[in-house]
Amino acid sequence: MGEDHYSSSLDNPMKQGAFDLSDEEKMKKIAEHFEAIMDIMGMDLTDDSLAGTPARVAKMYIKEIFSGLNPANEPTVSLFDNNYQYDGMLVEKDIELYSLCEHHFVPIVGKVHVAYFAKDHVIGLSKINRIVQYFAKRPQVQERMTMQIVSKLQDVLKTEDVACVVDAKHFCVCMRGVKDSSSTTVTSQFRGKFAESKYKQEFLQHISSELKIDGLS
Ligand SMILES: Nc1nc2c(ncn2[C@@H]2O[C@H](COP(=O)(O)OP(=O)(O)OP(=O)(O)O)[C@@H](O)[C@H]2O)c(=O)[nH]1
Ligand SMILES: [Zn+2]
Repeated sequence: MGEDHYSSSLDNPMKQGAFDLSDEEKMKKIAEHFEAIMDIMGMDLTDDSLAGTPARVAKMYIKEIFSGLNPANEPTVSLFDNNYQYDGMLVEKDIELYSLCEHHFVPIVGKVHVAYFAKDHVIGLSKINRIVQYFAKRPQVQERMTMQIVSKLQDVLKTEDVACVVDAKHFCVCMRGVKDSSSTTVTSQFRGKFAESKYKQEFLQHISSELKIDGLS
């Protein structure tokens, strides 16, 4: 595993030449198309409150909620020598998740819980959140995002011993369609040592108050 585990098959499907346009060119085109959508829906784009919406949406897509599609926005990760040879589990739990589902472009909101065993290096804590945010800021499916987070951490930390649980509400399930506002979706990966029951249990114990399920152990 290690480096080659973070393979391109985990990447979001992108077309050839996806990065040929600059952010500014992309925003200009998105604003034009979004204006057309609003116009088709009969909205009055001369209205003071609506006039800036196409440009606002375009900026939000490229610079904020879909900025993770651009590899240039991948966070730099600070690693530190594990001089103290810390060999316990590190759990970063309750990481806020805001993503969008790639089927409907409506929010996925939830929590991400990550754990790893350090080898030679430890990672700056905030970088775990930044890695989660980077992959969340794409049109996503939860399964792929979970795999991307785990594989990236394995790659960066040069260890197989990484686990991740994502517990999220999909607005395409709750605010439309089947309109089930109580269900949440849980995805998980237990790699390396985490496949062993005692480590999996320890991790799940740390997050059990956040996760209202017992079925993963
Ligand atoms: N596996 C998976 N499915 C997802 C995720 N996010 C949304 N979906 C599902 O993607 C599916 C898309 O199915 P379609 O039948 O093409 O879409 P739809 O007609 O809008 O379906 P309904 O949502 O049932 O109204 C839906 O069942 C969604 O619930 C995700 O992260 N993972
Ligand atoms: Zn959806």
